Amino acid sequence: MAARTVIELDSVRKAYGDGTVAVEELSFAVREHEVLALVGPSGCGKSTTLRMVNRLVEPTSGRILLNGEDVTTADPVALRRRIGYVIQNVGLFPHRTVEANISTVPALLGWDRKRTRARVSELLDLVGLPAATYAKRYPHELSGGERQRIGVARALATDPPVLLMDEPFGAVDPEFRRHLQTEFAQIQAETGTTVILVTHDIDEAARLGDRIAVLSRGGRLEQVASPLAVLAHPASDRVRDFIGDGSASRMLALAQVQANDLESADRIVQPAPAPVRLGARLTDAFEAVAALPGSAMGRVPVVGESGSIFGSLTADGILGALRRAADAAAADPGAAIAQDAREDATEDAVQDEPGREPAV
Ligand SMILES: Nc1ncnc2c1ncn2[C@@H]1O[C@H](COP(=O)(O)OP(=O)(O)OP(=O)(O)O)[C@@H](O)[C@H]1O
Repeated sequence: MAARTVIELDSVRKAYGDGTVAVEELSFAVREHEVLALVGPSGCGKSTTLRMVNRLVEPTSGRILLNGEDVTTADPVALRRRIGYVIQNVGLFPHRTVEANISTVPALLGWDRKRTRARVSELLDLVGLPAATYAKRYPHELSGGERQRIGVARALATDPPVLLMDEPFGAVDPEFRRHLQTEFAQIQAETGTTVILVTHDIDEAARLGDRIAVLSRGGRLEQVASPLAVLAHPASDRVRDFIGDGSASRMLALAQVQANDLESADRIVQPAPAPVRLGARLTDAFEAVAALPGSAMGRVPVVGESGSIFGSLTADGILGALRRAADAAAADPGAAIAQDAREDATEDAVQDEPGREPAV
């Protein structure tokens, strides 16, 4: 059964007051529990698109549906309480502690102190910042990366079904960025939140996105598909230009060693080299093959979970695996834009807009 559509943009256009057309005839759907990475060059309308979903920007025409309900007719404040929003510079309230920042929306909803405190503690654990150390700190007493994590914790405080993230890891250095991305992927898998992630970084999109939507200037949708499909089969020259070099190594990181990529274990030269695991990323398999001594004749053993040998893999096998993965991604019907079943909104979670003092 096709996944339920949570957010749908239908022929959305945004022309700003000065005549700049930021988004033109944009249509795509986001499915429940997925991370849709919205990518494209600077100025192509990513932030505008995101901000139209929570009505920080009003579309000029077209419809945006959240669980089948037209957001342009919804009360913007109530809407923003149902949608988490994380931005690059986080927008934490500087004069409030971490605990008070995370409690902003629960307080607006009248949660009692015990429930709020328990939730704050749970969220701080989730983002790896223990309450005992961090709850009473102020934003200026945190590193940039820690502030970013508190921004994520705050956006998740009331478990909103939808999270909009605009370059959430943009302000941190590459190494820590990678760490935050891994952490975010774990949190998202745990919470199942439906996410639109804006990034100009194709690697971040490939790593975190279940699907990638590529925009070009003027907010035109060039392609929406799985990361492998976008990398292996860019739909246009604009997508190809945006991706740039390095598609093969990115694809190696996304695809995995499968049983049908293997040859017989009989051909492994003894003593057998260190094995690769079935299901390992092709990058790891490639590195293992590249590091083989000449005596191994370019062949690594492949083992299952239990350590038993399934077969052997060569550089040709890896290439075949890459082709197989690319073809499968291109043929995946799930790569098409979902237009199916819209169900009524049932969520009662709310989320306020970070960076603005709540109207109490
Ligand atoms: N308030 C505004 N008034 C007029 N033009 C605007 C306004 N906000 C954005 N724009 C223009 O709309 C276009 C899209 O901007 P937007 O911020 O959505 O792009 P983006 O893809 O998020 O860019 P970046 O990756 O650089 O953040 C740009 O040409 C920008 O100059």
